[in-house]
Amino acid sequence: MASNPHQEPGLPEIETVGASNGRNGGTYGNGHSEIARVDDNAPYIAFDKVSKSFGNLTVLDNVSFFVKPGETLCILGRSGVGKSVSLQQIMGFLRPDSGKILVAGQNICGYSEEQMQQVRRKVTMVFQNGALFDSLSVGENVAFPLRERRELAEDQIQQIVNGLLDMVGVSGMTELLPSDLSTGMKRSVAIARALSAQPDAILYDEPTTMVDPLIGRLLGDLIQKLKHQLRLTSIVVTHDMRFAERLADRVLFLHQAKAHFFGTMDEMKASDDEILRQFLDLDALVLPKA
Ligand SMILES: Nc1ncnc2c1ncn2[C@@H]1O[C@H](COP(=O)(O)OP(=O)(O)OP(=O)(O)O)[C@@H](O)[C@H]1O
Repeated sequence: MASNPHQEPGLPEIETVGASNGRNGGTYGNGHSEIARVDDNAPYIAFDKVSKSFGNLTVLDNVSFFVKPGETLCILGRSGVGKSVSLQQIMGFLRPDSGKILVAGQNICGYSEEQMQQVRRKVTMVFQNGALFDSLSVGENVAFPLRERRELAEDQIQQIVNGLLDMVGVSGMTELLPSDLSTGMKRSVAIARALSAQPDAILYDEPTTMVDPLIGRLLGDLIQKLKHQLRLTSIVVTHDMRFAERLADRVLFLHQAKAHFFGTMDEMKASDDEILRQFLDLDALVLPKA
């Protein structure tokens, strides 16, 4: 086990004390007032000794980590180490075999599908392929979560959609279909759609995969902007160390089913742990510093 300065996420407190994202209503509408706003410093999402296997394959073994409100956690590790499985468990698409997953102070393990739908209003996920509805225009895709709520008039919806598309840098593309867009644009639209659900937290699965470095940089800028303007809590699964260096308040490095390292990027880079050094040195070889 590498040095793990933040191994203990203070779970007794976060089980009982609700956490909010500390936002002041975001750019529009209210936040999620049903979440107790007791301690803004408590983790918004936490894993407490989570284990997950598929048959004989142990993917996660007693993994603990947390992300605090408004912070960005980057999950790093080699292919197949359980990064996406971690995100899918937060969304309730997969269930842990043991341990606890806390979202806004609530242990969501054992939640019904109906309860998970409530969680998914607070925590949304941006998939690699964007998961946009192919037959709907860009504008209709972004409007979808707003229309589902049945609370807003059409002109309000259009105003929000235009504002969100502008925010993610694809304004003027409202009428296009997803098939008209590049991979980077699809991801930006997917982020706009995720935002229209007014989440507290967004989970990003490999946001820079299959996009060129410039688009990767723009997506990084966007995630930063959302963090600073909306105080969104984020978890970003990435292979891209430079991306993680720009974004991460904390890093989780998964290795052989364990939380091999959990701490700040500076602590990770200063570590003399052999496994971490191999990962960082290999990255430096693949992506030489400019
Ligand atoms: N639903 C599932 N059923 C069975 N095995 C699964 C399932 N989901 C994931 N796995 C396995 O769990 C392991 C971890 O998968 P995961 O997708 O989390 O890896 P990852 O770290 O995100 O990798 P990559 O960086 O390549 O995306 C893999 O061996 C994968 O085949």
